[in-house]
Amino acid sequence: MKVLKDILYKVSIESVKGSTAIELNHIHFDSRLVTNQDVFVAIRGVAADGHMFIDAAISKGATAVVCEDLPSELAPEITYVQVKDTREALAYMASNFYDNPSTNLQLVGVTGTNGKTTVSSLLYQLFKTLGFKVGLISTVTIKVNDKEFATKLTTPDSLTINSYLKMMNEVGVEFCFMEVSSHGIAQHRTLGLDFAGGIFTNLSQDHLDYHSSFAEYRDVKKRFFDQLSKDAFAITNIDDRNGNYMLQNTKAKTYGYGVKNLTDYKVKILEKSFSGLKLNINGNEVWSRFIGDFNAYNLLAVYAAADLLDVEQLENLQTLSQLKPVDGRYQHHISETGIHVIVDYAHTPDALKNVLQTTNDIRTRNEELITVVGCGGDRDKTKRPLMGKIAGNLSTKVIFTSDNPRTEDPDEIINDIEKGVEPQDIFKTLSITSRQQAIKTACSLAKKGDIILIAGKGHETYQEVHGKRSDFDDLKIVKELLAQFNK
Ligand SMILES: CC(=O)N[C@H]1[C@@H](OP(=O)(O)OP(=O)(O)OC[C@H]2O[C@@H](n3ccc(=O)[nH]c3=O)[C@H](O)[C@@H]2O)O[C@H](CO)[C@@H](O)[C@@H]1O[C@H](C)C(=O)N[C@@H](C)C(=O)N[C@H](CCC(=O)O)C(=O)O
Ligand SMILES: Nc1ncnc2c1ncn2[C@@H]1O[C@H](COP(=O)(O)OP(=O)(O)OP(=O)(O)O)[C@@H](O)[C@H]1O
Ligand SMILES: N[C@H](CCC[C@H](N)C(=O)O)C(=O)O
Ligand SMILES: [Mg+2]
Repeated sequence: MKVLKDILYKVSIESVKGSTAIELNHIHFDSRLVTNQDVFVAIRGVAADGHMFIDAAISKGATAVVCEDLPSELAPEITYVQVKDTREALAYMASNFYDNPSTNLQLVGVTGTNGKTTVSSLLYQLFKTLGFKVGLISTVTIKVNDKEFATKLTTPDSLTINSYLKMMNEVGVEFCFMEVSSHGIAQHRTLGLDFAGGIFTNLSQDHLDYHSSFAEYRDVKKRFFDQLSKDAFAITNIDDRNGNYMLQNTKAKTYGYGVKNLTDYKVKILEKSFSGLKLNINGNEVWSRFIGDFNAYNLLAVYAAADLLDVEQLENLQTLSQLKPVDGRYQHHISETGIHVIVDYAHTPDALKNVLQTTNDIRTRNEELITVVGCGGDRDKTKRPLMGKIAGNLSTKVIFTSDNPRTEDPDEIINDIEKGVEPQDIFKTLSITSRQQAIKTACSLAKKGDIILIAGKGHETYQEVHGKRSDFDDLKIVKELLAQFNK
């Protein structure tokens, strides 16, 4: 049991009705989860307003309510705490409730449009290989050292984050690497966490359905660095247009990494092929199994963070060369007859451009690059024609198909994508609504040496069509189909 007064530490309170010296079981921001002696935090969301559910929470047993607006009628036995911003309050309350678990380990946050999962997962792998107890909070999975948990969001809500950090404390985890999404920052999911460091990967267009403009999206990302303490480190990709901007107002110690510009951590790409990259990092040669120039940036960010977390240079480089690719991130498979398949999570214009350019860099002229791609529904619509244009420009054949249409009409999404295809590329493209059929067509078209790139869903094991999720795994399906075709 915790006392309400204690979990309100650091929360800026506007008014209190009732006693804060009461004991509480748990904190909830969803009335449906409330049970006896809980505190309910009313959050104004996109789809609903938590204030509408205050009565429901009380009838389920809440004895305290944290809200922005007091209800017109107050129940005499309930404590009401009025705050300016309930999401902000929730973040501090969550840390206090779980005894500030982020202060008992070294927490590193990774933000940027692309590369967060890759960089945080590789840091997890690197520190595990070095023998540490490690935590990971990512799009793909949450890990409390060796124990794995399913996750739905890239950056979970503040209560969930703190509950996992607490579990990490309990088993002696020393380092935790987590993805920090722009939604996460905007909704204060990571507020109040004690970050030992922050990493910026890159910034390009995404989520313009949620953020009102690119500048707002950029400034939300920057806020993560503004909030770091002076004891933390902040590492930025200085080749990115917004790399320096991100660190402009941070109190943290700042470092740069890059390929093109001279800075603290520097990488040169010496060789690239389907078997990996040969790199020179700060004067030392290192081989890695990763494919693609963008992975040189990811590996360098990992190296820099490990260096700043005091990993010795030789150990750092040796372990870097042992790291294995992350599920669904430029995952390469070669069929019995020599057809290359790449399953990749590229779901933004920039990511798609990168994977296509990378693939074109490696492929020889007479091999086809057959791209299968779609765009998610209920998400940024402006990225659709851009992805259509890029796919058309940089592939030899393209099959537009469905990603996760969610509640949207799959054919309308494909229509939006097609609109971006440039006239000279139209002859390369066709559209097949069923993703399974689209992959099948790619397999039937491919011959020895050709490359099938299946973009957008990476590690996902489901597809959401008309609001319903069913099993779907790009890699599993393409392998089965190639086997059926005896290819
Ligand atoms: C757009 C968005 O970010 N939505 C998140 C947001 O939901 P919301 O603001 O819409 O909440 P709401 O449904 O309007 O409800 C408002 C409040 O009323 C409460 N409620 C509602 C119903 C009820 O009966 N009782 C009740 O108390 C809800 O629990 C909530 O507290 O707050 C919820 C709780 O924290 C999140 O679960 C939810 O994530 C949804 C599921 C989501 O899909 N988010 C995606 C877009 C997201 O956050 N993605 C990012 C970025 C990924 C990337 O960078 O690629 C991520 O970090 O995963
Ligand atoms: N450093 C990078 N720069 C540009 N593109 C990248 C980079 N790293 C990965 N990508 C591309 O972006 C895709 C997504 O990578 P990753 O999952 O690591 O990013 P993310 O930031 O975690 O994405 P999300 O926002 O969906 O969680 C990859 O499959 C690859 O196509
Ligand atoms: N975190 C991203 C993932 C997109 C993945 C893509 N497969 C889709 O479903 O749109 C989002 O929720 O926008
Ligand atoms: Mg991710």
